[in-house]
Amino acid sequence: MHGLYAITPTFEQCASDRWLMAQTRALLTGGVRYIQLRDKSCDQPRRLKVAKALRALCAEHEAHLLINDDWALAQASGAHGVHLGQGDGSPADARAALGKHALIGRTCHDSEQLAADAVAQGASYLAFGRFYPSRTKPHARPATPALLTRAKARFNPPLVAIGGVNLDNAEPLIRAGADALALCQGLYGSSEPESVARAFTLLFSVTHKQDTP
Ligand SMILES: Cc1ncc(COP(=O)(O)OP(=O)(O)O)c(N)n1
Ligand SMILES: Cc1ncsc1CCOP(=O)(O)O
Repeated sequence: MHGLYAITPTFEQCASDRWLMAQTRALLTGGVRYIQLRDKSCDQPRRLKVAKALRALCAEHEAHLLINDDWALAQASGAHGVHLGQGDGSPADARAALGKHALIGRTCHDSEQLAADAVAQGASYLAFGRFYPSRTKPHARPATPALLTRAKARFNPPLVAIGGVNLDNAEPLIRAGADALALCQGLYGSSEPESVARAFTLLFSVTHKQDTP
């Protein structure tokens, strides 16, 4: 897993489902590799409908759909995986339900211990952050790029950095060891989503090239 990872705004923050699909299509065209449906509503029929539509859109772009919190919705919609916070059940249970190829992400906040637990439970990637103040999740625990560097040396699964990331502050996270960057506001909040996604793709490749001896 590597590259750009887009997190949808919640349904109440979306202008409409049509807007969500158009914005997601533009992001995928610009090179986003992973989409996470992050909605906190209890509107199960709408959640399933949107998840299936996003799944179809991802298939057109050979991208992956993950569902936040809810592996049952991932299963029902045919998504590629699930992202689990610390209160969302165990990665091992999600793995048993979704199978060995599923992408199962785990929130590790600022903690190597949580990351070690996630690895032991079979997580596919480790998510750290927030790295910068986030309007999407203002009370998320802060983490520093040095944690990414330590985690890179210690753990095998890819590392995802999240929280307040934008084009101006992303480079230190890539240099510190982030394999993927997860953004909500920086991508879905843009009026030029395709161009922003392309600029991130370029940033990844330039930064990796500069770091290769
Ligand atoms: C890629 C990624 N990393 C972290 C989170 C945060 O997940 P969680 O701790 O479950 O918090 P909520 O997103 O549910 O508010 C994430 N969603 N995605
Ligand atoms: C879900 C989540 N978890 C930690 S920060 C965050 C929000 C990410 O959104 P943004 O990129 O808008 O800060």
